[in-house]
Amino acid sequence: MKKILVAMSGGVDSAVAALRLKQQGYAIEGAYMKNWINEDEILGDCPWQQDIEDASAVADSLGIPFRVVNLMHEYRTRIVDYLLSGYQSGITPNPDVMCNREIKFGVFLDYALENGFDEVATGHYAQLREATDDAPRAIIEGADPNKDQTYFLAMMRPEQVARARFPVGHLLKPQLRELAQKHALPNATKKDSQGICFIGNIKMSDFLREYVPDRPGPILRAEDDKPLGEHRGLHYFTIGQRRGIGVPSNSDNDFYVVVGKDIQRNALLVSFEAPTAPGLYSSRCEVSELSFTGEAPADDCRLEVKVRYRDPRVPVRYKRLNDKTVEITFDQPQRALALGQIIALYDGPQLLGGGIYTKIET
Ligand SMILES: Nc1ncnc2c1ncn2[C@@H]1O[C@H](COP(=O)(O)OP(=O)(O)OP(=O)(O)O)[C@@H](O)[C@H]1O
Repeated sequence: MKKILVAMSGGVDSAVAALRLKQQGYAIEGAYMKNWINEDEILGDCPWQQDIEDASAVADSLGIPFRVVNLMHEYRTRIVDYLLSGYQSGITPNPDVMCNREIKFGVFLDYALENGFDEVATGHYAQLREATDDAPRAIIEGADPNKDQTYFLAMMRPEQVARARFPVGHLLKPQLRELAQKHALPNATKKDSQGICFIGNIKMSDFLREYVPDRPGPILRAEDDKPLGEHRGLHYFTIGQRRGIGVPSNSDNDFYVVVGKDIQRNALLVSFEAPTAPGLYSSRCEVSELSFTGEAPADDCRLEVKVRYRDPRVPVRYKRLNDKTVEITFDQPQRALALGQIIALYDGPQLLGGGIYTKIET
């Protein structure tokens, strides 16, 4: 019988993941991962204590052992440093994707294996297709199209996939809530969490305000460099952003949108939202730090991608340029791609892997 360590966040998804495994007769234990900021308490709000209590109460109600695993040091070096140095260099990092590879299925999985477990289970909305003679185990989109989280698993390695389990991926969220209620799980009606992976219910802008110094610079109109105002720091902005730029369009029908960042001039480039806005839409990009969940696709092929979480899959041509980099050509131009973000690769609903945008052409 397999021994499984369930990553329990205090949320309802991982609670039902534990419930399902228990019902299936596995030997399971629950664990909450504690990250660095939990101890800092810099941003005041401290939901983690409540989360630990909730996770622990769920474990009690299921009659399974529960522990708190302290990963503060690893989280700081593998996620927070990556996040802060990314923002400081003007790119848009993706801590949620990295957290899955480096922490949940990285150090936490290692911890589980060292402590006699065979697998780690999470409450991710993703499904697994078991290995056959011809193909390794594969990650398939979650059954609930509104909740599918495979995008966040795009950088997982095959050996991590082989030790992962997603017990709720075949459920729709309302079904999951019903199960939680039917079995009287103590957190059955708890609100879904939002915010940066692990850090809690904190908005990225508040987090950055605390850790990255402001660096004011000009806001320029992309077409002609006309100065329109001043920004507090490029790291507060993402390509495609319309809210919070602080420059009125003086027109009911036009909206300024961020179309680029000029790192050398520390300038935020904006333009009116339109398919022709310079830099807003791209038809080709280069992707590096590729990582595959199973076998790599052919060097030159057609496949599908998600350019960001919650976007639908779109068709592309995928072409390997060298050992490290592939070229992705979109059938239809895509809006607001950001350097540093993750592109996830798919063959239909099967997740193939992912990589980081290193060049975006418009
Ligand atoms: N602090 C944590 N400790 C243990 N496991 C965690 C923690 N944070 C996240 N996880 C695991 O990762 C999964 C996905 O995390 P995410 O932050 O996306 O939560 P979610 O989809 O809201 O799920 P949940 O309802 O379980 O919080 C969770 O279901 C849980 O298994």
